[in-house]
Amino acid sequence: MKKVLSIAGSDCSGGAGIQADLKTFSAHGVFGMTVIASVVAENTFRVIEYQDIRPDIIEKQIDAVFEDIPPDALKIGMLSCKEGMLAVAGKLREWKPSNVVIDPVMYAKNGCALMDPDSIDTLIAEVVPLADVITPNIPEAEKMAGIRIYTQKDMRKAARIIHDMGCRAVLVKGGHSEGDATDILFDGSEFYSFSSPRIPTKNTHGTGCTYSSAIASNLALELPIRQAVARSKKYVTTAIANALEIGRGNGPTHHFYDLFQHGLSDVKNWREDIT
Ligand SMILES: Nc1ncnc2c1ncn2[C@@H]1O[C@H](COP(=O)(O)OP(=O)(O)OP(=O)(O)O)[C@@H](O)[C@H]1O
Ligand SMILES: Cc1ncc(COP(=O)(O)O)c(N)n1
Repeated sequence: MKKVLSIAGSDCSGGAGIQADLKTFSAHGVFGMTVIASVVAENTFRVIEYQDIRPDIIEKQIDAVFEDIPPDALKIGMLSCKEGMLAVAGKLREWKPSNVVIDPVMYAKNGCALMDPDSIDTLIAEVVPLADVITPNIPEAEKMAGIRIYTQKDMRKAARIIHDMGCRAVLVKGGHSEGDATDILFDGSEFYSFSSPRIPTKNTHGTGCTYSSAIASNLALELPIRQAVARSKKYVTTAIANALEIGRGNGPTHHFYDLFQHGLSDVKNWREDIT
């Protein structure tokens, strides 16, 4: 069985963070492991507070996983501060994992900050170069690239700027735009776009976590990056189409164990374009 690790924050309400990651791993039939970097008191409509795990405890969790069950892929989610970023980056340089997916989480869906804005330089210098795929949403891509994004042309421009920071591929997600939900992948030479019709729902808590965990699972299952993103886009679209009306805010995506048998054919007008 393939093994996949999530290094991220815990969402006690179960829709995002480590909890969404484990549900996604199970749905993909891979063995999920976790390194908790922060404990977040949050729900579908607000973040109350978070406490970061001490950097040496983050490092020891990473050692515990790697010395015993080396993962076939890993994803990094919420790292709120410089100290946590440096701890993770140092350990990854030591253990040299393959198939690293980084979701540079900066805000929760409800707008609450999950990353100290002063850490962005550390994110760019220390964490981004470790990524085989980095998956910023539009506001995150704007912050990292230092440009405003209004069009798909701007998404491509941001992808190029972020690629120059030293990662292998960049996936700028279009969940925060209007019209179709179109994501742009740049692998350093070609752009690929992955698009689905926008689903009219407020229940999108955990979409980014679900997507990056699906990509890590599919890389662990030995798909090349482009195919891993294509299969993961179908997974996240179906998980949004079936999102749960739970809680007072943005309800969570839904993970089916039999999604691949029964769910994916429900995604109408699926498109993948090479541009
Ligand atoms: N309403 C929607 N309908 C269809 N697809 C969507 C919708 N909202 C987001 N997506 C898709 O979900 C995926 C996650 O994108 P999004 O931009 O929402 O990530 P995110 O903001 O990082 O998520 P999160 O806030 O959970 O971290 C992308 O493939 C995006 O295109
Ligand atoms: C621990 C943790 N990690 C990531 C997110 C982002 O997900 P979303 O923007 O969907 O709330 C979150 N809310 N909580």
